[in-house]
Amino acid sequence: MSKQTLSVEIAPDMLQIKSIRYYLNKWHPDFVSISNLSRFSFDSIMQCANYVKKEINIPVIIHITGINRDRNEIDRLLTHVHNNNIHNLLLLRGDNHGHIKNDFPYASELVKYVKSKNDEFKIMGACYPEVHPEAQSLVEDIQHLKTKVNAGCNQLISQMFFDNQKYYQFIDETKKQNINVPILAGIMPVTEMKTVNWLKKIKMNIPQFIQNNNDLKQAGINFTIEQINDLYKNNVDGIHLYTMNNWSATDEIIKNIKRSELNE
Ligand SMILES: NC(=O)C1=CN([C@@H]2O[C@H](COP(=O)(O)OP(=O)(O)OC[C@H]3O[C@@H](n4cnc5c(N)ncnc54)[C@H](O)[C@@H]3O)[C@@H](O)[C@H]2O)C=CC1
Ligand SMILES: Nc1nc(=O)c2c([nH]1)NC[C@@H]1CN(c3ccc(C(=O)N[C@@H](CCC(=O)O)C(=O)O)cc3)CN21
Repeated sequence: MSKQTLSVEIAPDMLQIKSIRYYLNKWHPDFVSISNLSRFSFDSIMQCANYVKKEINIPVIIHITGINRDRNEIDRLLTHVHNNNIHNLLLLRGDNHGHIKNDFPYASELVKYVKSKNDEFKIMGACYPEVHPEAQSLVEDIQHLKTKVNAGCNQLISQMFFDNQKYYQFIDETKKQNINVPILAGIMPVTEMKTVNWLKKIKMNIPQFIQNNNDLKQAGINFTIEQINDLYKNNVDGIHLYTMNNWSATDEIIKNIKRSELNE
């Protein structure tokens, strides 16, 4: 028996290093993933990753996107990451910010390339319970997911979603297609209007409770606690929280969620 996991995603803002240290020590998640938002340099990602790994003693995963890089750039990054003893990577296609290169149009090609360069990397990929906005259907999206897993993903982290029933349908469909790697449910607490606007920008469904809510922070925290507890009760492999460095909201959520042993 193993316990359901809890992992968190943070932005590598070194100005917040005291909060990073305090809350990660308090929560002690199974691992921390460090997002590669365009406003942070790769150096700050590496600095944050090294700090979490060496000073706080929690495994780290860093994100690498392929859409904006060619093979030479990926080679340089992999050398750098390897020299820093980081072997866990979330390989993504990435958002289109207008600086597109042609070597890695899909995450699966990046996974294949990285595996061919160094088989030691432990690779995670993304998946979409509410279906990727560019995919024609759940079935088509899951076929592409299978290609990506076969290329060498050890684990998947889902895009955020707000309807657990869609997540359970998605998990059923992955099982039918023989996708057998662990899948972590990616959860984003929506406690601020700027997050709502960001979700609209990337064409995500907006959860119902947002409509006309005059205390979005507390409503968002409560919604997330209920969502996570329902997922844990329904035997998800793990929860991956997109914290966006909202420390106090995440802290209240983590205090109120209950994990259990997994039946294997
Ligand atoms: N934790 C994180 O930072 C996460 C980030 N994301 C973001 O999601 C976006 C997409 O990234 P990925 O999931 O890595 O992309 P992906 O390359 O796996 O898939 C993107 C789209 O392309 C389609 N596709 C894949 N292979 C195909 C093929 N061979 N032919 C035709 N269509 C194909 C997929 O069905 C999907 O609609 C990025 O913006 C990424 O940054 C998503 C989830 C988590
Ligand atoms: N399409 C896509 N792109 C991503 O970068 C992405 C996903 N999906 N899904 C999962 C996580 C969530 N990510 C996020 C999302 C927002 C912030 C964030 O800090 N947002 C700003 C507001 C948005 C803005 O103004 O740019 C914030 O201060 O909350 C951080 C990480 C990164 N990841």
